[in-house]
Amino acid sequence: MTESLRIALAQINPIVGDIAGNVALIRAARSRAAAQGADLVVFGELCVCGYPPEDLVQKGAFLDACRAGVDELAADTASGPAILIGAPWREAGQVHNAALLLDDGAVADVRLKRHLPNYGVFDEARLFVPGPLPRPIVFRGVRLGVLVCEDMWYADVADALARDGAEILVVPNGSPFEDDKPGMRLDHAAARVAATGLPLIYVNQVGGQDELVFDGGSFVVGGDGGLAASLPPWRAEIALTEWRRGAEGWDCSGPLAAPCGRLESLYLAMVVGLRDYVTKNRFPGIVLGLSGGIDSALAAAVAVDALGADRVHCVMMPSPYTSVDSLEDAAQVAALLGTRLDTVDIRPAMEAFTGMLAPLFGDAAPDTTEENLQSRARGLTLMALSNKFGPMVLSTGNKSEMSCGYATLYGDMCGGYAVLKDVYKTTVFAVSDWRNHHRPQGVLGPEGRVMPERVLTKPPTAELRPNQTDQDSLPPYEVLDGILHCLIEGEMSVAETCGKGYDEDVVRRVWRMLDRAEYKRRQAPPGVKITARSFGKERRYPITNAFTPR
Ligand SMILES: Nc1ncnc2c1ncn2[C@@H]1O[C@H](COP(=O)(O)OP(=O)(O)OC[C@H]2O[C@@H]([n+]3cccc(C(=O)O)c3)[C@H](O)[C@@H]2O)[C@@H](O)[C@H]1O
Ligand SMILES: Nc1ncnc2c1ncn2[C@@H]1O[C@H](COP(=O)(O)OP(=O)(O)OP(=O)(O)O)[C@@H](O)[C@H]1O
Ligand SMILES: NC(=O)CC[C@H](N)C(=O)O
Repeated sequence: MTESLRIALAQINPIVGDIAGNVALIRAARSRAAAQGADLVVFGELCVCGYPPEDLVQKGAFLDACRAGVDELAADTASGPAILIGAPWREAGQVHNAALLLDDGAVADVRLKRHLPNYGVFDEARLFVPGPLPRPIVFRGVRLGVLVCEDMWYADVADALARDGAEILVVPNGSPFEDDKPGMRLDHAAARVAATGLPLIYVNQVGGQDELVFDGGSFVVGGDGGLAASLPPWRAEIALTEWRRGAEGWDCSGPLAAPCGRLESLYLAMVVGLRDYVTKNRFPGIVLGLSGGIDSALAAAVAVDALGADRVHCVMMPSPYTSVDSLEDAAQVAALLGTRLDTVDIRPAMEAFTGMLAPLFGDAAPDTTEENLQSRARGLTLMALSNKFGPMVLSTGNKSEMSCGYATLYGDMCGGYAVLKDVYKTTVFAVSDWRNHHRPQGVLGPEGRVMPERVLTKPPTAELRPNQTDQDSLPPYEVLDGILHCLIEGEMSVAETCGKGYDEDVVRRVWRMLDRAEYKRRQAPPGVKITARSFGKERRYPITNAFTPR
């Protein structure tokens, strides 16, 4: 009887569609685990093709390439450790999301995901066919109960595996980050362990993929419910765990990583999401408008932490309404971060456009049209720099603004990626203050302050007309964000939102702004998902929408 096992948890950062690159990453991780004496290396869900592959799995050529990658990896296992890995799998003309045991030079066993998530950001029911309740896989005499990600979020799969004699539960995951998600995963894992009495290995991928970011945070929960091993979040890592058969089942020992606080996780989600979007899409760097305000200051800090100061180009674009404070604050942010800062005056563009349009505008009074011309002149300038030198334009709008449509189409909304898109303004303040006092491990930016204190304390303003502040058009951000949270993440009615202590007229006004701005959000750049309900795939409201709440 097998009395001990060494199981490595491989938390790696695959690239969706880069099957050859992912096979190379998997091989490198397996070699490292082999050097530590591993018997088995566990990888994440659909790791061979990267998660989520979306409609790529509808292409036969893609499935063929995945199969070829699996066969190469299987051939490697003629000697050394076995691999448990996720890949799309064709069987009887149907496509499944599968976990494969590669051992002795072959695909030794296959288990099919049973619960296909089809809510929030997930579309798996459209892409895969569910498998039957699985039976354990026998590996070197040990019965492993394999569940694929969502299978762990329900009781039935783990219960069936336990009834069938499973000794250790193993879960490959593609579990995207959101605020509070690590705790939710641990709770589900603990519930499966409590119900079955079996220890559970949870392996998640790390890295950014379009709007999703994966925090890793892989772990082992022992049969007694205690945390037996954990990997650091937000970075690729391989850790070896040692397993011994005891009187009460299998005992595990392994490394325990320091936990990550909430604001640190929110900040690192932005850093990793932006870093991987820029590097996986092969941009040399980013360019952004630095206004002296908090949004562009935080976006610049995240970009420097993600890419390094030499890949971040800041541009101050003053208009006649730009204050001396803004000029000073932008200069100081760039100096603290060590980035290049150029100044491009947009007055000539404003004058050219007002002159060009004067015959058509006649004596029409100035309004937001002229404000938007400024924002568009800035967007046009940044896009020209992107076209000429190749950096991606970083969009700086936050979730409060995107909710209310407080941004200019083809103006400050232009860009390739919106790093604050799912971060409410009140959280922008909290995270900025946090970064001013902490430098997380592994980032490329400086120690100490990244923005002057005044950026955090002055009233937010778009500076598109004299003495303008955001609060002329919007409720105070504490109120606005509280209401938006009720309406978006909470999906509450007007009455329920008012029940949280908000004024009914303000709630109705925010509801209207939120509905009316849907057309803008459909044209907005993608941005990293941070909350439980991000814009995009996760919140599908009609643009043409005549529903009025009672
Ligand atoms: N349902 C619909 N489907 C498709 N298109 C629709 C539409 N409704 C309006 N439109 C179009 O959209 C246009 C209006 O949108 P847009 O041109 O963007 O302009 P608009 O939303 O009217 O104005 C922009 C607002 O954002 C504020 N802003 C701008 C820049 C930065 C900041 C900041 O603080 O960060 C704030 C600014 O003060 C102003 O209140 C209309 O003229 C129309 O062409
Ligand atoms: N004077 C400026 N120079 C450079 N970029 C600017 C300038 N004004 C606005 N922008 C760009 O347009 C975005 C929209 O900012 P705006 O100042 O209108 O309001 P905001 O949402 O409060 O942003 P911020 O807090 O960054 O000022 C800014 O984040 C910045 O990228
Ligand atoms: N890939 C999946 O099955 C993910 C779904 C799961 N509930 C999670 O986010 O962790």
